[in-house]
Amino acid sequence: MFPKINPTTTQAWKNLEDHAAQMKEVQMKSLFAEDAERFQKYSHRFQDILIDFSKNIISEETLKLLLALANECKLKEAIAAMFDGELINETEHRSVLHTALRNFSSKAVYSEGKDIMPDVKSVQAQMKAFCEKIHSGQWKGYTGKKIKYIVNIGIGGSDLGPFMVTEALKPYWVAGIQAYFVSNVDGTHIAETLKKVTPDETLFLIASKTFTTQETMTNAHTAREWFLASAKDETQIAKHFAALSTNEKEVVKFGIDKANMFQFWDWVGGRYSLWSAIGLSIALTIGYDSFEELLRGAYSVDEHFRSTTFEKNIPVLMALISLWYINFFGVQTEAILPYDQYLHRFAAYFQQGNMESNGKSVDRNGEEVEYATGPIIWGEPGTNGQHAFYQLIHQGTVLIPCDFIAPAQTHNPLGDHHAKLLSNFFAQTEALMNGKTEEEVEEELRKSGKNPTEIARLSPFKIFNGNRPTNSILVKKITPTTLGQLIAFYEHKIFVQGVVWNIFSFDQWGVELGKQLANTILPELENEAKISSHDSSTNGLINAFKQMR
Ligand SMILES: O=P(O)(O)OC[C@H]1O[C@@H](O)[C@H](O)[C@@H](O)[C@@H]1O
Repeated sequence: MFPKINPTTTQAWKNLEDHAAQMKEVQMKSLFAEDAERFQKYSHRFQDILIDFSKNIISEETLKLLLALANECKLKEAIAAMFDGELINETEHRSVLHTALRNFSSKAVYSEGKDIMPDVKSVQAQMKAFCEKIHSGQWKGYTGKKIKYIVNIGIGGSDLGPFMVTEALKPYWVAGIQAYFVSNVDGTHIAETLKKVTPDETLFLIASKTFTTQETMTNAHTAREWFLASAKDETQIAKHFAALSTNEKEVVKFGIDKANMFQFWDWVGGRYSLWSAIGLSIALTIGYDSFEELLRGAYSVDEHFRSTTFEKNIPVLMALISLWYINFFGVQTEAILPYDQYLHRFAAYFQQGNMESNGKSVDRNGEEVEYATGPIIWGEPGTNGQHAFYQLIHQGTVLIPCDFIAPAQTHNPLGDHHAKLLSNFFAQTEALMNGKTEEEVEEELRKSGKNPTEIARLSPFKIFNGNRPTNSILVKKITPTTLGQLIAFYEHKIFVQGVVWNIFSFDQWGVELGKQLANTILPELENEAKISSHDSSTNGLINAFKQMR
């Protein structure tokens, strides 16, 4: 196991603190003015993806020190430990091997002494055969019709990844298939979905690693009742329900045929599970071959991550540059801004990926951390965000490093839409970096005919300080391959940060307390009795709810 190092005790951390004091005085635009090669030096190409880090408040010295920090924190050893199946998820005593799900080498991968690749390949073969049956129409519903609707019932990692990917890859959808995703325990979600589908043409995928998650089980039972209200025959459930899970016992208990169970394993974290059987909704929606391309894309990044020197290692650089702001500039939040409507769930997906992984305040030694860890992640597709929250990114009091992502080629070449979209993409990062000086503002106001009093009054509001960092990620086209690559970049970024912060990125104890309390409260809502067992606010709210309902 790699050592558990408090990053603040490293020499590199101390050097970075000193260096940050100097860099806080530096203007990015001066860095560009001083170095005509800056773009070439700080941008990296990975197949059809270009990542430009040059619009960051970093110098060669910054990168040197950040890389030294990674080395002092034993990142190399940590990467090897993950890929080698060591039990790096210590609090759950598990390996972290989502990379095995996209391992296209012929090499074995071991977890707790067992080569897991035969099981991985066998479930993939099962998924492929199932997709073929559904798509060819060989698989028939209870009235003899072919399956037209896929309804994935899952939440968190069993929803966000498949939903994000199927939306991102809409141009690849198999003709005749329509996918829906139900996650929320709010009955509205399933009710509205069931209005759009027919019982004899729908396949429900009950996606749950544990198969005990309240929301998913509640929705699954509702779907089952809805289905039986039409089919009126429990033996027909086998034609319309499949389970994606690690928990065979619970799947069988629910009444799903073992033959319709697609298995995955404890060493796949929920938020890293789209590559596993949880991806069945993806494979059914875009076809198994496209699903495999997605996996292959991620595999190519895994190889890059494992073998490329840190100086040129894209996820390592993404992680370290982000960490630079979080730990040395006091940054608390990052935005992910895809200029691609199909990627409209990308930020939401990595909200879970990042915040559930690195939203921790206890280190791997069980000590409270004395430095910042995971940032708040959020974002919306461009240009919608521009007309909503970019005001704060440009002129607010908080520094928000942003990732701008755009495809060079669109799937929908309509008139000049794409040129307009991309002109905004380029303009935003330029504006965030350069800002607008007082002189420029005054000159502009003069030209627009304002008098000196008006100029003096208005100019403070129109100044942009600039120097706001961005990464630009330009992708030739969003395809299964490039999407797989993008996702893997972000996954490994999260891993690198977790290593440097010396936290366990693959558990999620922080989601348990609320679930426990909800289980206590649920029976209290079953009758009209006045509740007094909580604090006065919780009691007051529950009692008011009972009166209002
Ligand atoms: O797949 P399951 O077991 O139903 O879990 C769904 C989600 O449940 C949440 O409680 C976890 O925080 C997530 O990580 C997980 O993805």
